[in-house]
Amino acid sequence: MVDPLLLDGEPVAGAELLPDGVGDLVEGGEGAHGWKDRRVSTPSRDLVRRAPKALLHDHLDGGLRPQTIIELAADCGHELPAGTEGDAEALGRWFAEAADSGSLVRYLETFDHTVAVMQTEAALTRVAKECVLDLDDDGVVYAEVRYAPEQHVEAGLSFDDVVAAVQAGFDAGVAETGGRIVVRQLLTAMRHQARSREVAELAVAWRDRGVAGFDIAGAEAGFPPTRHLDAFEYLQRENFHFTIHAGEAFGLPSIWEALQWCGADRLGHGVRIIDDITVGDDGSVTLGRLAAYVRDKRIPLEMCPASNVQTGAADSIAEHPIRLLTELRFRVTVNTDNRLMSGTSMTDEMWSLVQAFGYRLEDLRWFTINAMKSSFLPFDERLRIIDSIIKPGYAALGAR
Ligand SMILES: O=c1[nH]cnc2c1ncn2[C@H]1C[C@H](O)[C@@H](CO)O1
Ligand SMILES: [Zn+2]
Repeated sequence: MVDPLLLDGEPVAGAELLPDGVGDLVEGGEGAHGWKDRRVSTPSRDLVRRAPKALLHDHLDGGLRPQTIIELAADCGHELPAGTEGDAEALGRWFAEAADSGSLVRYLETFDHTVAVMQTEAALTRVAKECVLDLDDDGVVYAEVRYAPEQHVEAGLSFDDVVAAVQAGFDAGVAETGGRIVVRQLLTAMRHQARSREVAELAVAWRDRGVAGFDIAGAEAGFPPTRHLDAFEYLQRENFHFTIHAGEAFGLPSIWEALQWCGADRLGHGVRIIDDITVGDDGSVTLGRLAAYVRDKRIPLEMCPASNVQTGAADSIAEHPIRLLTELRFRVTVNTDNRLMSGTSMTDEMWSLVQAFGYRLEDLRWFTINAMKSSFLPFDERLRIIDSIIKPGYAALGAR
């Protein structure tokens, strides 16, 4: 039988599973998607942590443990911000506060301190391994983790050395979990630099050794994705996958270029697609041409709510466009972006949505299956994780 959750029409969480009228005997409310559910309450934070989660947008250099930064900084002689020396808690707070500026450009300045301590093979391998262990501990079963190789060659490593060192860390981390988590690399090119073609070729060269895709990141305004058209055209000729940070600090033109000029498979953030959606006083919703295209084509949105609030792309979680986009059944996924800078985790991101919007376990499963469907893994591997890990995992926690 065809599984309704895998159809491209993407029935809303629980829609088939609990028709109106079922479960009327127990108190409850209306689910996040408007479906009636009178038996399931919102999950606790612990339940959210135990639920299987899939993560498509997480930066390796945005997720270091503060204590690791302190140790690596001591090894390489990097000076950390005044007042944080030797104090992991203070350093963690410094990142969260410095990143909480309301500006993407200032947010990105905090990466100077993480990138600086990730310039040797040993440091990259350690950070990559700890990343896997932290994600596993957070209940993540599938992750695509990105970073920009061009930022890790200051001490003389080659691009290949960098990718190999990160892969060694991922392999070691996965082995330590007993294979409970699947992790792939995405290689990022910095949009203000001019190395995207090289990085794209690097990603393709590593496609069967742990690299699943390509990305561009960095300050968005003034650096449109079409600057890197050569890299994207190369990737398309290679039948490779890529996502583009777009529609975060800049609006619709950036999203339009990413999709219609560059051919992105997914949008990093894409939150400003909301600018092409009009909600009338009577609650009626009108999609502009671009928003309709994004929804019709099931373009995955890698949404990162906490990061968006920090960079000013959204005013608060409660006002985050993820709510409307979810109601309108865009292909929404939930992500961390930078766990260190946002002091967040997949559990925290999902938990904040549960608190703000009353989402249920079924909604979290919907986000998770959306993410798995949108991953850059081969189709059969995506299906295996959905069928043998995500669905049974949610069922075991009581989702229907
Ligand atoms: O949310 C983001 N938007 C644009 N660029 C970002 C974001 N988060 C991290 N980056 C940058 C800073 C990192 O050094 C780089 C590679 O991971 O990507
Ligand atoms: Zn990002």
